Amino acid sequence: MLVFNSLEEIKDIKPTVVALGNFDGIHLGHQAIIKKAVNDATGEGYKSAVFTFENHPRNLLKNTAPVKNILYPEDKMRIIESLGIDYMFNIPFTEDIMKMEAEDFIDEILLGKLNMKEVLCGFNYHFGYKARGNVNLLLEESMKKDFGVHVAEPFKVDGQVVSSSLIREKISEGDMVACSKYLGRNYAIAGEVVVGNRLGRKIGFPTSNLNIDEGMVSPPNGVYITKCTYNGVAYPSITNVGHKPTIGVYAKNVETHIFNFDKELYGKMIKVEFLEKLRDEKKFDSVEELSKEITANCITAKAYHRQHSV
Ligand SMILES: Cc1cc2nc3c(=O)[nH]c(=O)nc-3n(C[C@H](O)[C@H](O)[C@H](O)COP(=O)(O)O)c2cc1C
Ligand SMILES: Nc1ncnc2c1ncn2[C@@H]1O[C@H](COP(=O)(O)OP(=O)(O)O)[C@@H](O)[C@H]1O
Repeated sequence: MLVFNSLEEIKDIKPTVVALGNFDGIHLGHQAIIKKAVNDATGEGYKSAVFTFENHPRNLLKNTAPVKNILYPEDKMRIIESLGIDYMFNIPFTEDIMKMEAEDFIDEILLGKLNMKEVLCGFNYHFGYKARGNVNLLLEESMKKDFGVHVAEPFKVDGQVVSSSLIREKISEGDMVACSKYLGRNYAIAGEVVVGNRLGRKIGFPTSNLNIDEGMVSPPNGVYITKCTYNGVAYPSITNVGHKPTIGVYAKNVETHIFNFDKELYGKMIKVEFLEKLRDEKKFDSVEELSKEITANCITAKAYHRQHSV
């Protein structure tokens, strides 16, 4: 996949089928649009492309609460690439783009820069100054300018329309089962293992710690059944998300105890997939009590892993 990180970099683009959207989370609805772009492009002998903004457009508007992302940019890119996309346009959303009239966005960017022959987007996609551009405008312009338009209907799972905001809500509620259902994969946090308080090993449960980026959505404090991937191998695991109130005052982080595993992972990349929430995080009266509870949680998690053959 060829990645373009600014409008200026874009040149020598072969005719494209372009999927337009924010695509935060790349949930099942997004995947349907992206897969159709790949399919249509293959059928027509065109290149498939995703056009997305690097920063959430809503975060440039004043007086609105910042949108927290579900996926880190590198994870978003990796998933888009795995779906078979040829070109990824990951463009900063600037004042200039914000002020661009919808028709100019079509002429200058989609047709002018991206060599677009067909566009795919969701039924509620808006673009251009004051979000005046919509599906109707795309259809009108397509007649005059000779490009194809495919509008995706709302994608539903169990009668529920899947959306990034629904998934943000489910992550913040700790409803990991719903997240897996809507994402079509498990919700995950990946990163580099950082040094903690080195207490885990002492109490019999060494953990690999990841910092939490406050700009991202994160699950609520609590204990989760997880799967941890290191070096391409997935291990059954259990994870605490929170501040470890029993042992002190710490920033929220994600710490994972991998079952039947004994390796130093500081500085290594791991991915933690969240399968199910077991309980809320608690402040225990002693480390012994905490340790007893963790032992019980591990028994429950191991039974889950056996049952689900993780
Ligand atoms: C499965 C699991 C459950 C945990 N639950 C709690 C909890 O409810 N309350 C708490 O204060 N700490 C909890 N912890 C965090 C421990 O306090 C922490 O792992 C231990 O102090 C080691 O911290 P360190 O990795 O920074 O050395 C939990 C850890 C694990 C692995
Ligand atoms: N079973 C395991 N699960 C998770 N991490 C483990 C495991 N065994 C060893 N480790 C490694 O041991 C170290 C964690 O030990 P710990 O005493 O909990 O220190 P920390 O405070 O850094 O979490 C990390 O480097 C971690 O990668």
